[in-house]
Amino acid sequence: MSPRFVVVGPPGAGKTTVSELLAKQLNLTFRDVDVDIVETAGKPISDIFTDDGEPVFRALEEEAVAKALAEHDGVLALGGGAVLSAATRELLKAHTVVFLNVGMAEGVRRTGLSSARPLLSGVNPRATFKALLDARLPLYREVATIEVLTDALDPEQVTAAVIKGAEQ
Ligand SMILES: Nc1ncnc2c1ncn2[C@@H]1O[C@H](COP(=O)(O)OP(=O)(O)O)[C@@H](O)[C@H]1O
Ligand SMILES: O=C(O)C1=C[C@@H](OP(=O)(O)O)[C@@H](O)[C@H](O)C1
Ligand SMILES: [Mg+2]
Repeated sequence: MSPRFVVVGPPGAGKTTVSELLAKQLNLTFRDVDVDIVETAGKPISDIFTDDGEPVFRALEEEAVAKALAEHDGVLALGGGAVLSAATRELLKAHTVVFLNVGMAEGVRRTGLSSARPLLSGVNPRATFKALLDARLPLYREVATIEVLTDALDPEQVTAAVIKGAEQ
């Protein structure tokens, strides 16, 4: 069993939203690794970061991604930092990977209202977001087979662009 699409990209790129739409449109099932991690840990992601620290979250994430890649056959959304793991990037080489990209201004705008992302809840979310993009863009591109820049598109348009990209 193997996911038809694995969706990566920075926070606010729309991975969760678009993966769900894509699954509906193609009559596939949808799964989000962040949800799996919350279930396994028995607490929200923000509490995992606060109580246990980022390294513990990343270890849980690496394990949850490997499990979901082996079990899921629909659309699989990863968390924005999943590609930081070299082991995860290696596993992703065997898959169709959609990179949803978003620029700093729009990414900060989309994530600004939520306190659910502990990495972006500091004093300067713009600087944090920029540093995160600089560090991760090469990693997203290393694993991606399809890239869509989402800044000027609504979720339905992004979904259509992914389907078109997959046909080529
Ligand atoms: N293409 C888009 N245009 C405008 N808002 C979007 C778009 N994609 C997602 N959003 C909004 O941005 C926020 C983050 O989306 P989400 O799917 O959780 O992103 P991710 O899983 O990549 O962090 C949500 O409020 C969502 O409704
Ligand atoms: O970018 C990151 O490191 C993270 C992104 C989040 O997922 P989304 O990208 O779906 O917001 C979530 O996994 C966690 O807060 C860490
Ligand atoms: Mg998400």
